[in-house]
Amino acid sequence: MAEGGGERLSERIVVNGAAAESALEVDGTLRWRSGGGDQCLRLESEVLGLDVQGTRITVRALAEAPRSGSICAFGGASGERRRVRRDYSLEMPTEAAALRWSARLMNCMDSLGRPKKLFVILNPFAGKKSARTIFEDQIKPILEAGNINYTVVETKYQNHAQEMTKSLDLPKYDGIVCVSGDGVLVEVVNGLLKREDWATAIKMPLGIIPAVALGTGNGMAKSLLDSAGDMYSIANATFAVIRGHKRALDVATISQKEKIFFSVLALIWGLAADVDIESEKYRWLGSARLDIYAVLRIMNLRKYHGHFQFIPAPGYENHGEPVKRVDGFKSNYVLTQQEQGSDSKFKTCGYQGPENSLDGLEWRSIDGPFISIWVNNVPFSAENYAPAPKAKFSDGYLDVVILKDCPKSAILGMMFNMSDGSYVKSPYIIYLKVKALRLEPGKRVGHDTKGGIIDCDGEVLAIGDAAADSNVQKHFMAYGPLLVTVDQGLATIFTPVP
Ligand SMILES: Nc1ncnc2c1ncn2[C@@H]1O[C@H](COP(=O)(O)OP(=O)(O)OP(=O)(O)O)[C@@H](O)[C@H]1O
Repeated sequence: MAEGGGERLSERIVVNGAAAESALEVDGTLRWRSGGGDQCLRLESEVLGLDVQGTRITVRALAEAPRSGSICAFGGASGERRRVRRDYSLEMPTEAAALRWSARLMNCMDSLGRPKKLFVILNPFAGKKSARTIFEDQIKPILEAGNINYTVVETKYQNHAQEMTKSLDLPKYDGIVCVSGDGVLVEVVNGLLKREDWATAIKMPLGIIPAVALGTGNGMAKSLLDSAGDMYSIANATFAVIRGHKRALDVATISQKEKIFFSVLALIWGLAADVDIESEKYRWLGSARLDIYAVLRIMNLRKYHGHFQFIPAPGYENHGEPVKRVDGFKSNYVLTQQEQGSDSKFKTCGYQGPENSLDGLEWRSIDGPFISIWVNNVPFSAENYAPAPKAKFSDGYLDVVILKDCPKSAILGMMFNMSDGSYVKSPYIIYLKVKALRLEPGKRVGHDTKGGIIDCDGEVLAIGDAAADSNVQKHFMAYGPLLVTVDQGLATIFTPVP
């Protein structure tokens, strides 16, 4: 809470041209009564910054707009908080009064601990290549109204954000903000965790501002905004960064032999991955591409052989069958001396996965064929998709949604209940919270050569259909067993607050 000290101040002043009885509370809340009735501006949750010139104080705000009762496009729920950019001009009776009020407002602002200097990574190709325009027209004016000092750098190629983050002089900044889809945020997390000083680096607050208002990606921005009752908007996401509230965020480590990848959103295999990746060629359809391609895929439904093993969270111990041990996997993958010493390509530094051992914990298993397995760290995967409505940002568990046998008509029905996550009530859905999991993806049922796609945080991690994929060598992992563990609250992210 803001704290300006002293007594409540009151004056008869002129607010936006109208005479008003006004008061400035100790916490910086501004109240005034004029012809329009009683009004109020809360410094902590609505004010970006201020200017003082003589007897005039200009308060730059993102004021809360009345909550609409209507349903917004893409499931934007009624009653979500909207904000509008407005300036309030306070004409004080004397310069002494202006000094008293501005000192109070400044003290309150300083006590909020907001970030002062941000490193902004902008993906010019995000969404419909509109990130640059969105930054100039919508984000920059808010950052400047908030007196935020920032350095903005555009990504030039894939993994550029990861490279920049690996060598960034972190103490110079109070946060790293991605103006992008989810992909750049994931690169930043991977970059921080590959540094030698990863343990302190990963505590750097991260921000995500969607580069498109109605995009297909941006599950993290939607999850954060939704958790606070905020409407999914660029203004709200930008203000969440400026206000400087933070929350801890679980990080999942996906390991396969010597390879590790860090995820903060979701790992998917089967129907959802096929839809996400194969529909890329229909990007010109905008966000409708997912729904349209999903219908095509459901009508021509694929199933995959495979095995899924997991350590259940408390309360989920009754799912699946018990397994004695997990062969071929170290429960906590750490490179052995021999691997590190004998082959330089395995030489690595940085975070190697959670330290808490899984030894002795009971593994359970569910065997395929599967239609889809969806492992989630946060509730939303996109603005209008909530695959894991029970997911929490830092509970130390991953929410897994498994679909095995299911009539096509029931899957189509679930699509209508994706935006609020109520599809998980379907009797065909297995919903689990797990501490760790092992996925062994197999071939497509009825096809000896074709496998599926392992999609992690929107990118292809592995693909099991060599004939159809000329890039198969380029994928980071092989289409084979993966171990996924989770480190509770390892990362820190700027978040809106209710
Ligand atoms: N300048 C660039 N050129 C090519 N690829 C890039 C560039 N900048 C970032 N990328 C890559 O593009 C991928 C997608 O980035 P991002 O999520 O920001 O965009 P997006 O268009 O919103 O994607 P999606 O809708 O799939 O989430 C990331 O994995 C990133 O590595």
